Amino acid sequence: MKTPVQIAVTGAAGQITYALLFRLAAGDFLGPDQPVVLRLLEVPAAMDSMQGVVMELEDCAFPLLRGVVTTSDPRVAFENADYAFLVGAKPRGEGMERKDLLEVNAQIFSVQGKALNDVAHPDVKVLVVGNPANTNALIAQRNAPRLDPSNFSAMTRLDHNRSVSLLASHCSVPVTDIRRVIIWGNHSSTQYPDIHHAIVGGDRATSRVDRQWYETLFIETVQQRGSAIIKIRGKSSAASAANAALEHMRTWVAGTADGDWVSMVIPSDGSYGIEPGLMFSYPVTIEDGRHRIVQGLDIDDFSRRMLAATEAELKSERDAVAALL
Ligand SMILES: NC(=O)C1=CN([C@@H]2O[C@H](COP(=O)(O)OP(=O)(O)OC[C@H]3O[C@@H](n4cnc5c(N)ncnc54)[C@H](O)[C@@H]3O)[C@@H](O)[C@H]2O)C=CC1
Ligand SMILES: O=C([O-])CC(=O)C(=O)O
Repeated sequence: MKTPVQIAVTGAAGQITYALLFRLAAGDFLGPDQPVVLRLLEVPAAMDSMQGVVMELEDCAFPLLRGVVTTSDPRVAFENADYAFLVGAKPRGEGMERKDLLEVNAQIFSVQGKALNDVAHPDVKVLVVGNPANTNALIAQRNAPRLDPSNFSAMTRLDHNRSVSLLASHCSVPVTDIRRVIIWGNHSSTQYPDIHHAIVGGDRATSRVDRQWYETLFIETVQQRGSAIIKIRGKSSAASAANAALEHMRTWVAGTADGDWVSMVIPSDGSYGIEPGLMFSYPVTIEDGRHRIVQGLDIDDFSRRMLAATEAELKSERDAVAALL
């Protein structure tokens, strides 16, 4: 049996983690021969509720679950962590944009960035889920100078999966026939879901869909999907977010499939003219745990405008939290 890996998860009494923790403990992340220790972080007021989740984890008798640490101290939660799922943050309600959460959530990520810096494993892979995810990830990364910036990421995998699903259903093909969709930029309503390079079966996606449908319905549906779920469910997406978080981390470890890529928010290196250092969603391939931005894609005028809009929003979010960087 392998040595257990240490997986830190924040917001452990929340709705996303309720859908995530049981899958992590069951081996859905790292496979059936990798034992795990879960290191759960909550605010003091939610410790009881988190304890209830721990009781349920115990009651599953998961063979791979070798321990559960519960704490309200980030330095305990992140000690020697190999992976960190930063989920704990306030979700938005109806009528809010994700960036409206910046003021209430930003502080969490500066505290947690410092703690990761001080106590996590030097190769820790960090995924920020809490919104506004890109800018929270930027805050965490800037507060952890000991760690390689490329260890920090934020989640657009849910938007990616939404795009795959919507394109597949529009083209009446299984989701497995869809490859190479892209989410560019911010996990917000300015994100740019791009199908110019996508493949449906063996065809270019652009030859299978009507341009009007793509430019209006497709893009807006993906951009607004989070809001649509809040409106109809009364709460933000949880199980689909947990699934995307698990897939994001799993792909980061296992690598991308041959000929395909995934969307991931990572520090910009200037690719596609985006300001270096911004946490920006790019198409990436992954090998040996390292992500690489897909290079050489043609960007037409329409795409250029969409990239510029989402980059401008990220710059303004960054400027709003300058004091924490
Ligand atoms: N990036 C993405 O695609 C998505 C992001 N989200 C975001 O994920 C976040 C969590 O969503 P839910 O689970 O639905 O919220 P929730 O309110 O059900 O759970 C959040 C939990 O985080 C805890 N928490 C707050 N501050 C904390 C801190 N400093 N340390 C540890 N725990 C802390 C709360 O006590 C609560 O139990 C929200 O910001 C939401 O907007 C949600 C869906 C998708
Ligand atoms: O929309 C929200 O606030 C939750 C979220 O990030 C999503 O579902 O994509």
